[in-house]
Amino acid sequence: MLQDPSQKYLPHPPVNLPDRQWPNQQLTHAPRWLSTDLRDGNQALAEPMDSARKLRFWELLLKCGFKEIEVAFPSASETDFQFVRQLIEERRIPEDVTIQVLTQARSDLIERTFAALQDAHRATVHLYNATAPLFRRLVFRQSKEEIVQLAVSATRQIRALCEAHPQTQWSYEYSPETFCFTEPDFALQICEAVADVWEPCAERPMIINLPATVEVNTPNVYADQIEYFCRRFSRRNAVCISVHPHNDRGSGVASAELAILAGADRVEGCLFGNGDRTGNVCLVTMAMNLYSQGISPRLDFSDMKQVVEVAEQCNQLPVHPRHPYAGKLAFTAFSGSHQDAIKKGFTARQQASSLRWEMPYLPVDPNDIGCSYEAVIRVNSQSGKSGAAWMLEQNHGLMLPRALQQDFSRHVQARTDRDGNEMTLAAIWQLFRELYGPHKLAGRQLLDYRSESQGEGLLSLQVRIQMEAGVITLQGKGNGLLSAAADALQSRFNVAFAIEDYHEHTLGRHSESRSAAYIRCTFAKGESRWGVGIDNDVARASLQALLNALPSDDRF
Ligand SMILES: CC(=O)SCCNC(=O)CCNC(=O)[C@H](O)C(C)(C)COP(=O)(O)OP(=O)(O)OC[C@H]1O[C@@H](n2cnc3c(N)ncnc32)[C@H](O)[C@@H]1OP(=O)(O)O
Ligand SMILES: CC(C)C(=O)C(=O)O
Repeated sequence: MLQDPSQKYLPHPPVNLPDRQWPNQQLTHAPRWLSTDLRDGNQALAEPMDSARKLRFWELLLKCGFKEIEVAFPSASETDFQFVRQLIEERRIPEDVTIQVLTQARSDLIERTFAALQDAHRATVHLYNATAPLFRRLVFRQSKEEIVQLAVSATRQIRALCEAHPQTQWSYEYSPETFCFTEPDFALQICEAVADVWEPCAERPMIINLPATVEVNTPNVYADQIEYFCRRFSRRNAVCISVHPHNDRGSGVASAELAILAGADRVEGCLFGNGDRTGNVCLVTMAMNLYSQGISPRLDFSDMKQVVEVAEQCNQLPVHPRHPYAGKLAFTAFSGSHQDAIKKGFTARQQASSLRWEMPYLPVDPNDIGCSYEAVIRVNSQSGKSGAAWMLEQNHGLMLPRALQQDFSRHVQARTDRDGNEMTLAAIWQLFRELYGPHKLAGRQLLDYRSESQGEGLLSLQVRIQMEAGVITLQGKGNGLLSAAADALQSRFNVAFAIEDYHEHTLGRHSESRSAAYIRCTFAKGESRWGVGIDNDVARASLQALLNALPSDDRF
């Protein structure tokens, strides 16, 4: 890279709009959407879609609720041409959906475009030509007047062809390609000239699309350009203003959002931001951004996994794991403080009466887009006590007392530090069972017990335990079940310990549900150990938890 890039690169000039209004506006409703996955997205693929892939994508777009879909550049290839024919001849276009196709301002290509659209019920013909100084000079080698003339005569031809085919409801879109680095007054001039030919009205709808063909500035400059255009365009009320941001600087979504604030009515883009170079604006992100603010996007992404799967298959490109709302890691927290906050958020949500989503770190409810909570928390060496505790709660119904969470977390941390990788649910559960012993891993298995009241608050207890060496029977007395069991164990093994902590809860909500009991014992020299028991009977769960809290060494 250059020490001084100023010799090589010049900033693109901003627009002079000191009384800009857009910063005071708010997003209140969804714009009109146009998916250009099958055109702009498609033209950027190493292997453009064949008709089977195009058809699959088309079905997906319909399912997501798109009402305007740019389906092809029919004069570009036989595949594109035939795809448009297939949609029309096989009557695959729903009544309320408009297909759109793109053409250059070249007479033969326009003819071919209309041949593709023969007998369409409704269609938008989209014409583009580049208008920026660099393109006028380098690509077209034409003056401003010639560039205007190119657009005007193509529009004239398109209008004539539309009028010659009145069986189709036509709409016309004009794009001064490279709008974002065209002189604002020249963009106005050419659009005025084109609109003068088309004469937009209710019967002859028109869309003026103002593309950021290559994103060359900050989104506020694009917003200024859009507002500047909207305020000065003489037929503003007769046309729909559309935007078509690309993502070269990584701010395609911001550009589109600010452009709406600045007066745009419609957004063209692709799912997951596919498109030339760094892509078109991502319509999934834009729609979900609105949704997360309580605004219906009028698009349906309730089955996000399927949307990802179809887009990946058709584009033959992966969706990034951190893609907003859709990536595999979009709702995943590995870090301890995030996990702690999310866990508290979910606990509060269970107790809340309101529907309102108030969840630390998660802008939307993964459930709304068909995702489970499974991936929300994953555990590695960056995780804290809440991570493993959440996974045990979600998957095994165990609600560990705080001190046990802390105790277990130390062991998990040691394991993840040692191995340096993520701990799966299975590995966490295995470690938990090894340490605290619920279920079959217990070294001492309670077989049965019998308790009897001795009067004056005293209880006698007999327990039978399966030890590794065989079955033993113990007797003890105490003012409760656990103290009687502690008495039985202490007198048999001659080891002193105290029960410091006891918690229990039911697993599940049914009458036949099981109980989980958690017990912490302290031994000489401050040694402290937890045991966990799970059983249909809460007393058995507690006795087993006590047995599991005892160390497996020669003291026992
Ligand atoms: C920003 C965008 O996404 S615009 C859409 C771009 N999409 C595509 O290009 C995909 C489909 N394109 C194609 O299949 C081909 O480019 C075709 C069929 C349209 C044209 O192919 P070709 O006739 O070989 O021309 P080519 O692709 O080289 O286009 C460049 C020529 O078109 C001219 N041209 C470029 N854009 C336009 C336009 N909008 N209107 C009129 N002429 C144009 C160029 O000045 C150049 O002319 P020259 O050869 O006289 O110098
Ligand atoms: C044809 C136009 C709208 C385009 O794709 C672009 O400018 O990116």
